[in-house]
Amino acid sequence: MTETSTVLITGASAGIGAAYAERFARRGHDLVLVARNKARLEVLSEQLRKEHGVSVDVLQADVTNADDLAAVETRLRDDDRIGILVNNAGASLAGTFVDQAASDITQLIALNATAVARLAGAVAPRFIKAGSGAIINVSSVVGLAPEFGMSVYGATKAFVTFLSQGLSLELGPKGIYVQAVLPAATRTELWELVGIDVNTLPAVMEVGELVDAALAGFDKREPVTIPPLHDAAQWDAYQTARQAMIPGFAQVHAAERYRSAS
Ligand SMILES: NC(=O)C1=CN([C@@H]2O[C@H](COP(=O)(O)OP(=O)(O)OC[C@H]3O[C@@H](n4cnc5c(N)ncnc54)[C@H](OP(=O)(O)O)[C@@H]3O)[C@@H](O)[C@H]2O)C=CC1
Ligand SMILES: N[C@@H](C=O)C(=O)O
Repeated sequence: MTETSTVLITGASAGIGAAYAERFARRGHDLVLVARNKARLEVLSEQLRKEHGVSVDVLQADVTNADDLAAVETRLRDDDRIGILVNNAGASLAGTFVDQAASDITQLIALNATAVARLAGAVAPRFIKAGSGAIINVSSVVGLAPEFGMSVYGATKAFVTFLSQGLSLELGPKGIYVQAVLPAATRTELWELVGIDVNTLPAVMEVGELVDAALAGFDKREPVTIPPLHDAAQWDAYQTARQAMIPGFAQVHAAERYRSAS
């Protein structure tokens, strides 16, 4: 990864992905923009070329479609100019678990989890060979909070955060920076797509502020960036508590409280 590596962004036609595209263009990076809506990608790419003088390629793809996903993987494997992957494409799901159709659950996992792992997996070997590269995975605070009642969506985001932390440990020593970004409610079309009026939410961050904060975390090379979390010590304490359990997991016998009377 260099100061001017090309950045491939999934879900760049709207919301957080479009804001990443604008911010990276402003920093002078060439771009590859991926999403399903080609017309929107063309409008954005034309604007970014004009305003920032960068080169922008449009790659129309539905990352839940096997052939389209393979095409994005091929681009990530073969295009040596790409030094940063932003795994951002994602969606939410309306309703509670029992209301959600099996096909919608399958589709959400394909988009929010499978595509993220597949695209990271496609680019990682080339980054390892180069000894540099960055992967930004857009997760969510919902993945930390089953209490929010968004079980499948939250589970996909817990997957993304876990995957990012694991890849950071595995790939960090090989020169690759992996960042998980955990926004909370952010003003994008995602809410309308699941039938929620974003203006009814108690607190909503503007998308530009979210992405600027995420990039501040990127510049500091934070493994996990949580823009809405004001008290960073809370995340550190959470990690410390989790890590404190690890040495205790290797046991021959079950804990006292599980020993049956029989
Ligand atoms: N907004 C929020 O409150 C929060 C969002 N997030 C996460 O941020 C990420 C971006 O969401 P946000 O910007 O809010 O949502 P938007 O709905 O505004 O944008 C989603 C983007 O993903 C693309 N996309 C959706 N499905 C596919 C697909 N099958 N294949 C390729 N691209 C696809 C859309 O483009 P197109 O339709 O053209 O394909 C669009 O560019 C998501 O991962 C989301 O979970 C996390 C926390 C909070
Ligand atoms: N995308 C939002 C919920 O649907 C979030 O992650 O907060």
